[in-house]
Amino acid sequence: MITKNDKKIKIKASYVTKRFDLISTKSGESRIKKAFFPTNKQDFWALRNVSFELYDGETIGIVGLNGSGKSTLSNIISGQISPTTGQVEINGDVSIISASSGLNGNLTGRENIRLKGLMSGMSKREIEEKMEDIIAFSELKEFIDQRVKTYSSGMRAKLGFSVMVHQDPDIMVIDEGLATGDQTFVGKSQKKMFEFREKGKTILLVSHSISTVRSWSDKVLWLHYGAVKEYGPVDEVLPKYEAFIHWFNGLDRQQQEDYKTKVRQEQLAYSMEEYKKELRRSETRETRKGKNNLKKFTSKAMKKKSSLPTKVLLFFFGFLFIWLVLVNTSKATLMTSLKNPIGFFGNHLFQPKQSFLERQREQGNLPAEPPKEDKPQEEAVQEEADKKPEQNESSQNEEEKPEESTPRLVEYSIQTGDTLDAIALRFHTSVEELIRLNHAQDLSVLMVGQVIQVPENQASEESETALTEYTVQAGDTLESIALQFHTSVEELVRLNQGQDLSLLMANQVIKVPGS
Ligand SMILES: Nc1ncnc2c1ncn2[C@@H]1O[C@H](COP(=O)(O)OP(=O)(O)OP(=O)(O)O)[C@@H](O)[C@H]1O
Repeated sequence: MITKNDKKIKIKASYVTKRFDLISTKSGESRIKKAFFPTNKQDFWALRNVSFELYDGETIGIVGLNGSGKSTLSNIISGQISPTTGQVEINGDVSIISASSGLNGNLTGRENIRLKGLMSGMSKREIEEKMEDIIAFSELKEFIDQRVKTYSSGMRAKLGFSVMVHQDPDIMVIDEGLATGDQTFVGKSQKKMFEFREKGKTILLVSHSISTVRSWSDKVLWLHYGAVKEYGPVDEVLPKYEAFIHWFNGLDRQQQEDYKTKVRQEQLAYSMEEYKKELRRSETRETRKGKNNLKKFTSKAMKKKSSLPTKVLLFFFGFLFIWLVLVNTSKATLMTSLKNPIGFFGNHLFQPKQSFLERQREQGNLPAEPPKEDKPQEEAVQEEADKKPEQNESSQNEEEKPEESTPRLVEYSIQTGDTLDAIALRFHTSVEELIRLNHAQDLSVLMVGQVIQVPENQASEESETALTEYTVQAGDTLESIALQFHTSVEELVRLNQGQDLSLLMANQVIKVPGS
């Protein structure tokens, strides 16, 4: 909890900015064109480096000309929008009453009471218990079951204020919400607000009325085109603001417009560079934690929202990068991955993490992996000792076996329909042997065109294997033919690539191995 001289800080705004995009497009342009090619897109700084602290039980009046950022700040404090940079620390629940926001126009007054109550954490029972009091305070009577969009701004303010006072939040933000009610309601609301102040609630009051601000506020924050012009006790700041308003109102219309254009230009010229300079100047006043925060704010400030075309480009390059990484790690070629992109991504993105080799080891088709070289020797020895006795025996037997001679190898390019079993059969070897010979490759997914090593002697034998023709008999199945010719179904399919063997016809002539 932030405290200062035993008083609790309720709101601490530090170096807050709010940037909006001003997009001006030529009329008549299509929406797609506007999204991709917004002409004259400009940053607009509705708030520029705003800082202030507000303590328990204080009321702050926020004043400034139209467009100076008062509502933007109250919306940030009530959590309706987030700041672009800087931070707002809040200790307690916040409720906002605003003439322009916070109520749903399509719901009735009663439904809005329920909605706002639920949103502020009240239970349904609590809301129903308070319902009649809220309606009575609002003076809306027979209008309470009408849709809020049919209400006048004064009626909306009455409803919003009634809900808020019955929610009893710690911090109340009132954005022009009181000035719009009629005189009796304003009097009643003011009385209620004074009661809240007495109870130690913190109140932010956005108002154009100098007299309201004077009678209510302890402090005044004067915002001038997004920046803090003055902040301090009401007696110090309000006379200065009053003098400014007096001066401004004394200008003729053209002079007022010229003045507004000038300050607006200053606001438009504000930039992150300017913000960073201001933070650098503030650094000396900050604690170590504060200095770290300043660094965070500046780095966040550098992150600009990317436009739609930039997002599309980023997505494209990201996708391309992932593709190339997968091609590189899978040993497939770019061409093979392009030929069947869906299969390629399906196989590589959605395959279980376990590799084919691991699966084969787990199923007992391959011997257990030898202990890794980088493992400490004692650890490896201990692991070996922990294994089942049979396993030890078998590994002992394996050790005793003379080293297998490595056959001479030739390269084989994977064909459509090839499986590991079919290749093993074709080259008179085993799946395990193929895996061993190609240990650097992941054979879990075979890609057409992928080159693997096969035993040469077997390969040459294979190439010499004579094929004969066989006429399919009634009742023949692929399995029975494979059995008859000591081969496999896969091999038959491969040998008869031009034919569809899914449906065998009597008298169909197919190729089979052997003489
Ligand atoms: N969503 C938005 N996009 C672009 N600009 C915005 C947006 N919201 C507010 N602004 C601009 O930010 C500036 C500050 O607006 P804000 O409503 O906070 O001022 P204000 O001091 O409350 O004004 P008023 O006294 O008229 O209520 C204005 O120039 C406004 O046009």
